[in-house]
Amino acid sequence: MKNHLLEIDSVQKTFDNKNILSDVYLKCETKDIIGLLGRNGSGKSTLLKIIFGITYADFKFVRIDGNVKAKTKDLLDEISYLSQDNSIPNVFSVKKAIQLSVPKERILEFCADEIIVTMLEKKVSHLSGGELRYLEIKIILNNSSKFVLLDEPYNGLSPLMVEKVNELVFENSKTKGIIISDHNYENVIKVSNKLVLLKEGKAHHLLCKEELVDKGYLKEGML
Ligand SMILES: Nc1ncnc2c1ncn2[C@@H]1O[C@H](COP(=O)(O)OP(=O)(O)OP(=O)(O)O)[C@@H](O)[C@H]1O
Repeated sequence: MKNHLLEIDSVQKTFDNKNILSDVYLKCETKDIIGLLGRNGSGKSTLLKIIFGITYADFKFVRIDGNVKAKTKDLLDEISYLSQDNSIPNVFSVKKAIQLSVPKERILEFCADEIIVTMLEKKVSHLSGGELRYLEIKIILNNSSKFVLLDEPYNGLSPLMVEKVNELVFENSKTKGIIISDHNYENVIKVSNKLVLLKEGKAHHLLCKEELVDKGYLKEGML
């Protein structure tokens, strides 16, 4: 299987004359699980939305395998994005949501999952917050895109569900590059193989998790 490379370069973003991102560079290859960390308001969601193309940047370059992708529509087949909000319409049954999102030949395998099995007869509107998050994550990781951006995937998940999500992320990283942003830093550190800290508009590419303390994101003893 061919490996792919996503590069985001020179990202500049201001909101109301305030610099949110300045000259951010990020690189994600197939098999990367990049943990994107940063304090509240540091610009993590903004950066993910800019990469996906749903928030305009004042300036940016997005390249996939060396080819510049100037238009959002050029990225639709290449990058998937899990937003902080529910993305599956509430009117659907779980089965319908799966049928509409998962290729036919993969539905059986998709539904064999011990957590998915328990929700198959339900409506999306009747799922708990954690069940819905799991379904969304599994659907997004199952599509054919080369890169996946996960914004706060652990939100509302119990510890066992977090473990299941980490298994999904790990399994899918064999064929995709994944960027994961969440305040559950312990799990981000656990699942990722690279760490990037957003601080004062800059992306810091960390060599080890201890730099999270050195750079003031965590306090001594929190690791
Ligand atoms: N549409 C907008 N208009 C004005 N300011 C915005 C807008 N979206 C985000 N911001 C500001 O940009 C900054 C970065 O926001 P962003 O949501 O990217 O941060 P974050 O790191 O994801 O934060 P959190 O961890 O709290 O979710 C914040 O100061 C926020 O108030």
